[in-house]
Amino acid sequence: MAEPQPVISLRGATASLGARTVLRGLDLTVDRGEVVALLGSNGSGKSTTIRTVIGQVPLSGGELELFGTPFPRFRDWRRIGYVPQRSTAAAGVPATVREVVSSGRLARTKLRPLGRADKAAVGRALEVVGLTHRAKDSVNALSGGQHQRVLIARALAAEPDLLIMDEPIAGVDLTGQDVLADALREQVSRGTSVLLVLHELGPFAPLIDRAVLLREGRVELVANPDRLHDLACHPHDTPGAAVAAAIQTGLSVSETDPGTHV
Ligand SMILES: Nc1ncnc2c1ncn2[C@@H]1O[C@H](COP(=O)(O)OP(=O)(O)OP(=O)(O)O)[C@@H](O)[C@H]1O
Repeated sequence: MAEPQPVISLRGATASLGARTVLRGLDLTVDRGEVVALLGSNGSGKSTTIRTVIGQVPLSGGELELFGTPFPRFRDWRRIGYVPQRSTAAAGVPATVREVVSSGRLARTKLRPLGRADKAAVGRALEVVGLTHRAKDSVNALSGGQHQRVLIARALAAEPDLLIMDEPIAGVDLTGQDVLADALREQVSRGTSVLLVLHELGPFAPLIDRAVLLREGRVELVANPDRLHDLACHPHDTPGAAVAAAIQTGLSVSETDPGTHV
């Protein structure tokens, strides 16, 4: 049987922000059911990569396919859930936690009132991020980490086939990180593919199939699960020490050890 198409296929991607070339020939594939972490130092191009995939930043060169469809022809956006880099769920608009999470169903309901399946999906999303008890509260009354959970629940409520998250655990305390890792595990067990930007693998480490380390808009290193495991367990085994540090911290290899060549 033929392998299913990758959910994301980015080949030779180049992209600029203003006058600055940010992606410089980047290749990235996420296969169906895979969890891929994008790592790299500040400014290495992680967010730009993600924003390219969701069409917020146009490619100046290279090719992008989503679910096997060339990007210009892709329309099936309801299959993709996106959690942007840390932002508030409220933006000054008074809305309850349930209302914001329910908005994640809009692409599916096409503005019709929520049906039973929609409400169940919203309830499940609230439950997996541990916010059921806050459902009726205004999002303005939440902490930053709780906002982050609301945004993740909103993406989960859409029951996406592909979940894209930019630093989902930034500013979330350790307990909250564990809750989110459990939420992700649950989602992955349902077959969802995931691309996420992380600065540290933290509690997500066991869920990651591949870690892709970016540097200056290119892929510097791809680590598979075995290598990730070895590097995490034996970070001082040379020659992987600098790479392990990079994977654990998200810094680029040259920053952790200028002498290391990968
Ligand atoms: N609007 C913009 N105009 C010009 N350059 C930009 C703009 N936004 C970002 N950049 C630059 O693009 C580069 C890549 O930024 P990007 O946000 O993709 O990095 P990142 O790896 O996600 O970083 P971080 O870890 O800090 O979130 C950086 O050098 C940044 O300064």
